[in-house]
Amino acid sequence: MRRYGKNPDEDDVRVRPNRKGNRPRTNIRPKHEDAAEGFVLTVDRGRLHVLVEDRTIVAMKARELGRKGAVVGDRVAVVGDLSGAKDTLARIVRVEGRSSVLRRTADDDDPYERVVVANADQLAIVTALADPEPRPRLIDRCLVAAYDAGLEPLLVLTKSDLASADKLLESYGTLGVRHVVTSREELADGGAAERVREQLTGRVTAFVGHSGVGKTTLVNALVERQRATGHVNAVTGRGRHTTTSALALPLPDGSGWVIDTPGVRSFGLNHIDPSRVIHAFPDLEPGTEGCPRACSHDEQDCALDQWVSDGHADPQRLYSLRRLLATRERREGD
Ligand SMILES: Nc1nc2c(ncn2[C@@H]2O[C@H](COP(=O)(O)OP(=O)(O)OP(=O)(O)O)[C@@H](O)[C@H]2O)c(=O)[nH]1
Ligand SMILES: [Zn+2]
Repeated sequence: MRRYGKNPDEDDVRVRPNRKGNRPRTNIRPKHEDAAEGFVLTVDRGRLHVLVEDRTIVAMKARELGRKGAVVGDRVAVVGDLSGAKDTLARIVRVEGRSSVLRRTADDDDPYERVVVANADQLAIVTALADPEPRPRLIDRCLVAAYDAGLEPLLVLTKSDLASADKLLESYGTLGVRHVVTSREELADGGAAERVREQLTGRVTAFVGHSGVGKTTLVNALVERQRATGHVNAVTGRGRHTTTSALALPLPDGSGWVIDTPGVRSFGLNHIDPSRVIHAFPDLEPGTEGCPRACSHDEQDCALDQWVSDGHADPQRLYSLRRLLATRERREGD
């Protein structure tokens, strides 16, 4: 399974808590050599809930971190009281390099870009096939955010007992996005959780979806076993309903992480860089070499039209890319 260790490019060494205290003491020890490694599970009113070995501890950011914050999914170094006992508070002294960052602006009028989840490698976009009606533009915007962040998208289409998935899947066919379709019946017999879990093994998957699509129902089914043993309740017991943070939940048998994010009404895309989105289209990317500087890829001189008419890529792919890039402009109802 994927390791969540630090970025191999970082030169700081892996450190372990020196509990026995039998290491020689010198004055030239690197700073915070005794720090333990932790994994941020959730953030609640400035307090970070961090998994250290098999304990959940509550920590705050050390002042020396400055403005740099830790978010759910971050690998961090923690010092202080690591017992996890009630009312103890540890300190986060370092945030390790991130392999990915999922950002959003709360909406397009929001000038602040927020990192929502660190180190995820997959984005599960949960959409109901009916009740509420699917919002293709919102799906497209989530796809753009995934491509921008370098996360592999996964479409999870719920409530197939209410409406067929055919039409929606048709419009995502050329994008080659993986998908899972679930129904009420399969939720009840465990089939839904099983098929979604197959797509999550060994990965850190952030789940997004707007209110009412059945995301909570699905996430509960996925992590059922942990909830039943109370392991996760220790983390979620506090402030789950007041927090606006994401929440990391382990899949059974350590087979990956589900990161549940609060319901999205919109997915602001102010921060998106088209060149990072195009990176997810390796068949089109080389064709942009002939583009004018800062090409929007939807203009007269865009070299992609020629690239496609020369037969280097499927015109449907260019159409899909342009459709996605166009969702960056906000419209009523986004
Ligand atoms: N018919 C049908 N209903 C479903 C299905 N999955 C979930 N629901 C229902 O849809 C409603 C919303 O489900 P939730 O899991 O609360 O949805 P959510 O996306 O978490 O929404 P918020 O809690 O508002 O963020 C509930 O009444 C569920 O019972 C499904 O596959 N089919
Ligand atoms: Zn172009």
